[in-house]
Amino acid sequence: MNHSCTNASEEPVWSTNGKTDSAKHAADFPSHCETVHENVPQLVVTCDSSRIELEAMRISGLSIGSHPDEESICSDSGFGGSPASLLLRKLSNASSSVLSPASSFEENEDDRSCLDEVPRSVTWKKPRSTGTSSPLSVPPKKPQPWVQVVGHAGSFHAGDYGMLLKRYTEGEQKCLQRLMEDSLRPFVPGYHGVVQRAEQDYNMMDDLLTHFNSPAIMDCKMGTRTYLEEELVKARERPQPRQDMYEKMVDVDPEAPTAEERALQAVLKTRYMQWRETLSSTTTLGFRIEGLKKADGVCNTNFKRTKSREEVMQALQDFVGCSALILKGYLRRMKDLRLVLETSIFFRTHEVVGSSLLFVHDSTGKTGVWMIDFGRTVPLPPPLTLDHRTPWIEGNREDGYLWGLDNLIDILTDMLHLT
Ligand SMILES: Nc1ncnc2c1ncn2[C@@H]1O[C@H](COP(=O)(O)OP(=O)(O)OP(=O)(O)O)[C@@H](O)[C@H]1O
Ligand SMILES: O=P(O)(O)O[C@@H]1[C@H](O)[C@H](O)[C@@H](OP(=O)(O)O)[C@H](OP(=O)(O)O)[C@H]1O
Repeated sequence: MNHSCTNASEEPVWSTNGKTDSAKHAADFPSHCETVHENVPQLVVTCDSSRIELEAMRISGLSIGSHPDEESICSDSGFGGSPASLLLRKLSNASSSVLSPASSFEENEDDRSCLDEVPRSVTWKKPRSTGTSSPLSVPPKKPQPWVQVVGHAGSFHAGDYGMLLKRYTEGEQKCLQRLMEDSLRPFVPGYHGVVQRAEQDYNMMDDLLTHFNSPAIMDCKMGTRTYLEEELVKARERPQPRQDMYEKMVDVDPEAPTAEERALQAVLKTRYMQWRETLSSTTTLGFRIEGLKKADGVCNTNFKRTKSREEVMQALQDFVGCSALILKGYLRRMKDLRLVLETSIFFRTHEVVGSSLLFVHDSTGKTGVWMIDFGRTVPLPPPLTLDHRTPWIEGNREDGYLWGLDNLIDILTDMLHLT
């Protein structure tokens, strides 16, 4: 018999806009431990905690190996409750850079985090718009620090109740909303609408780390192209050379800039992105490892030059630690994802650029893979659709996402044969 699912004393302060508000609904999960899905099987909560966990994992895509985690999702955890303080702590010696003037987020000094551990906080206010619920929102037994592997530092707040706040962009909100109605829903963090905190809007989504213990995490940026076609057009019409990107470029390869770029001491963002693509495995394999954190806490974001199949395989080997169990879990999930991607309406009708697959596993053998980061995912003008495998030529909008996933699956399959 599990404990009651209620935890009323720790409920955050919510003010709703009076509409049906699933952000509010999400906050109620710890009390009700119940969530309804239109497109995926419903999570039926009883007091049988093991059943709840397995059901939630089945729906949300967690796979478990031979050492099932005994932690109950629906438990009285004493979870959270700490005051809202966001402490970003740099945990690795990975290269960092000065914030570019052109960057979207001014408050960051270090724009590329290696890995931050963020204690949870409770006071979210003003859910503004509706989202939907997800089984991953049910809290775990004890609070786990949220860890950011790569991406813009300062864009995230980790919250209680298994929620993560990411600095709001309309484009990402639209994608997350559409994804909640798409067959891809089990492969993306559940989306719960917009909340405001210290005058800043955030998209609220499931924290995918919630149900792991000391997880190993890896971020792989998918696709053969990491900038949008529209950015290329803009760069031609209104070129805005960036000094910060020039500096990042010469840090890695002093010979990389052209004579003109050297004279300017600046490069266009699209040029920088293309250079990053060819330096890494993006162009040749259709994905690249952005960063990873192993279960022992070791963090590595030094993959800018990880390019060949062998180098990528070595890095993946280091991440999974030669565990056949973990490899099998990841492969199963990626093959499931591929099947769904091949039929998803959302995927067919969007250019998916700069999006990552987040791999998470822990020592219990639990694994999960989710699509994250839809900040650069845009709808295509109808009736255009993509197969995500055809090579890109400017104008066809292809992004190579599925080709990259094919390659990633092949590599992991080879690794499994070698174990
Ligand atoms: N839903 C989530 N659950 C847990 N961790 C997440 C989630 N979303 C993002 N993260 C963490 O934050 C990191 C950055 O995420 P994301 O790619 O969305 O940020 P970004 O700032 O938009 O990145 P980019 O620099 O590529 O634009 C990921 O590598 C992962 O560690
Ligand atoms: O990994 P690096 O070499 O540090 O380069 C960054 C990376 O390509 C990010 O994906 C990109 O953010 P977007 O995907 O949001 O464009 C960012 O652009 P930015 O500096 O304009 O934020 C780049 O600086």
